[in-house]
Amino acid sequence: MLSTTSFPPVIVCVGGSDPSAHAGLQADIRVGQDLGVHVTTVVSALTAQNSQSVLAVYPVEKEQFDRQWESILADMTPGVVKIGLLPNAELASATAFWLRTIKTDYPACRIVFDPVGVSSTGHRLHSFTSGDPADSTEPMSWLKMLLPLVDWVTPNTHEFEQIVQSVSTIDQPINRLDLVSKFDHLLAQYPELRQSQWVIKGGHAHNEAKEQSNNQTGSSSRHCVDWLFSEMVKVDGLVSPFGFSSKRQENGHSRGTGCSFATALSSFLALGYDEMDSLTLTKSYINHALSLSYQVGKNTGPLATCGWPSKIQYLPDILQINNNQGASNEVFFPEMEPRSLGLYPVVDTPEWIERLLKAGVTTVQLRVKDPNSATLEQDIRKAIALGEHYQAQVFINDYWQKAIEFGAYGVHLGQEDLLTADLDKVANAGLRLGVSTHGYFEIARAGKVHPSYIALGHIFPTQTKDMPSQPQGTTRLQKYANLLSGVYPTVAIGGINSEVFDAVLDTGVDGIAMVTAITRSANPEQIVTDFMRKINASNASNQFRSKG
Ligand SMILES: Cc1ncc(COP(=O)(O)OP(=O)(O)O)c(N)n1
Ligand SMILES: Cc1ncsc1CCOP(=O)(O)O
Repeated sequence: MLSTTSFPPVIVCVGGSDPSAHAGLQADIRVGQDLGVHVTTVVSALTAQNSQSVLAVYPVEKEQFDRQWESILADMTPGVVKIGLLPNAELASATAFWLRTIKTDYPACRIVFDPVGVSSTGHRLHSFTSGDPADSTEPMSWLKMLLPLVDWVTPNTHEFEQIVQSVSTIDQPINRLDLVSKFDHLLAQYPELRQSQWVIKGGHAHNEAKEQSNNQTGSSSRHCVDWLFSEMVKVDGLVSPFGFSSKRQENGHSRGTGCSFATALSSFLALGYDEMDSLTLTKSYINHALSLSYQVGKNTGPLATCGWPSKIQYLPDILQINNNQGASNEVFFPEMEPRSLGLYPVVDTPEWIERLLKAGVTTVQLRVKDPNSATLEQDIRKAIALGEHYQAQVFINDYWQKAIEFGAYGVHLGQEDLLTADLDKVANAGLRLGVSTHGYFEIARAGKVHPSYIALGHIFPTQTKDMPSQPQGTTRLQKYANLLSGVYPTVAIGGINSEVFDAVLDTGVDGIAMVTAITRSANPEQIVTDFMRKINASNASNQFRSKG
């Protein structure tokens, strides 16, 4: 019986050896180790290259290739397979065989394909248009064989252009002004490609962007946008890509960026992050690694290692075509003193609010989930008045118009609400904004509206709400708290009770939101007093870190 998990997760990188260790398998090993996965390798070719040029590519014998696969699969459970350089049709075909085997034996294993065509020194490593790198006349078949077997494809715009021309009847050059329609066209011709996510990277679009000031890929000499095209993300029946946009990192050293990108993506997927979070983390990791890249030979140098993404300035901005954003541009909400969050009960009546404010709570939320409640308006009005009376921070969940009308301290909104609420109006009225997030992608998206705090959930299983996502646990919570430290106050929510309270507090979040641990307690006044005492003690000993 084949085991389905292992820790650290194993990724299999198929590609070429680069003796100068700028790119190829050497870069893959560096990135995987930096992110905490175990990198195994299947060498497809020995290359002779350095920072200046590719001198030679020597494909390995098929038997050598197969023996490497066999030795790994006889011993380990692959979490993700990353495919880089495939130097000829024979090894591409062998790869297809191994991918089919893996799909049968390890159905949870994901396949990431980085179609390496040309090294960033400008030297061709293999051709997409031929079975033989030297022959560009023979019609290409191995891409058609491989593409339906992979879950992710990560070409840059040039490679995307080559792929589209190789496998479809689109024979004119791809017009980068409409990647979307080209992608739809590709899917229409090859429905079997629908299950893959395509990340079309804008890093190489630099020079074209300089030439085309109105470039709709979004990449420019100052920004680099990677577009995710996925059948899963549709608006009005059309694939609607998400853009992951960052300031271009310009220190001139970027060898191995493509390999590193695909290996970072493979690592985050293998570590159990979902698609959007893995991509957000990948972009963040690459931005940071590029900012530290260095020269080691005579020409362009490689990316540095930089550890787990923990600097918010490297998170990408999230763009979406065809989406009505709830704000005209960037919005800014009033800042909050992080320590003022502390214990943060979330309750559904003004009676509860009064009871808790009397017990000494200073931040509370009114969360009424029935929009048809006959007393909704009255309850919101009462909750806000109680906040003024007790000098407390009362947030209103969802009903931002009423919150503005009655002068609430703040509103709390979920991710979907961000797309529909008039955030300019909320900000102009001077209300604070709290935003729910469930991972890195949503944190990146929330960052665009500069909220007063960011809520992180759900941390543990909860009975209060049906959650579509998995509980995050305190290990991830700690990572989010580190990432946001000093930039946004944080609030943890979901399944938090007396048993896990200390562990949550130790992650360094600024606020702890709870529903049932308080409302179903035999003695709510006592339990909030206990929780507040713990928070104060932690603040005093500086464990409950101030992010001010
Ligand atoms: C402090 C805090 N964090 C998260 C939530 C959840 O808000 P939302 O995602 O809008 O979901 P509902 O509360 O509307 O079910 C919250 N209310 N408070
Ligand atoms: C509203 C909400 N949002 C994420 S988890 C949650 C419910 C939290 O309730 P509890 O503290 O009872 O788990």
